Amino acid sequence: MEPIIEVRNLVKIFHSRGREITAVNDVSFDVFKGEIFGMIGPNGAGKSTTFSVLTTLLKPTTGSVKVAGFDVEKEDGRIRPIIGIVPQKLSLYPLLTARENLELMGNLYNVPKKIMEERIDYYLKLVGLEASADRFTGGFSGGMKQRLSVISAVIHDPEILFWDEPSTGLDPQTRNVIWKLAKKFNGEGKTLIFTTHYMEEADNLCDRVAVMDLGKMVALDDPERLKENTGSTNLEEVFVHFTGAEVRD
Ligand SMILES: Nc1ncnc2c1ncn2[C@@H]1O[C@H](COP(=O)(O)OP(=O)(O)OP(=O)(O)O)[C@@H](O)[C@H]1O
Repeated sequence: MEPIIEVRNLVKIFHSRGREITAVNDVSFDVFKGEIFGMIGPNGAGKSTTFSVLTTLLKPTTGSVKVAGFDVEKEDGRIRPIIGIVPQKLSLYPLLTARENLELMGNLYNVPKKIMEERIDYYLKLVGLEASADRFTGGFSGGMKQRLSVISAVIHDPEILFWDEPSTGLDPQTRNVIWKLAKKFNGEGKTLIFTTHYMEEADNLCDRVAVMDLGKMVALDDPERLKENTGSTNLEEVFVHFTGAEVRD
């Protein structure tokens, strides 16, 4: 299998109010082309920080990360056009309509106008937002915002989609739509990487799941093997096996 992401000895240290926080502590892994790769772990485990480095938003303190063969530090400009990001805190413009938000993203990525308009119509329909296309997104529900955010992240047809907590705070119907979208994009050949606090989501969607805890990657395998190797019946038990029962700050 061909790696599309190669992470080697990644360390990310933050300096905050005179304190050093090692958010990611010597993590190495590959993500293979075409897989759905999930990251789970308690609050503060380092998942979002790892994501931010992989998506070129933060620089590694030490270690190396390559995305599609490009170095995140030296070749970030080559990486950005081929990735799509759905951030944890959705970044839609409330005073723009759904269509205008999508056009803004399409223009940022230089998607040709005709292709962009076709994609916008197709995707708005796909996620059931065609009737709301010309409404300001400030009045959208959480589910509508999440659906719009994911289609705005794929408007430039990226090879890799990063999705930070796709279904946090969403109702079961919207979660179901999100899962179908993830499978659809993956079926079209996109590599998907997401973080989640829903073990069922990781189990249902992922080819492989990485467990992070206290900045370390403490396990990485397919969900079935993770369960087998830990004598667990579900990923919730796998999670507790690797990360314990203690509440994290
Ligand atoms: N910009 C920052 N400055 C200082 N510390 C930070 C910063 N970003 C993250 N951290 C710290 O780094 C550690 C890892 O945080 P991170 O957000 O990566 O964890 P996470 O696994 O994504 O958690 P969650 O599930 O709560 O989103 C935490 O201790 C967090 O407080």
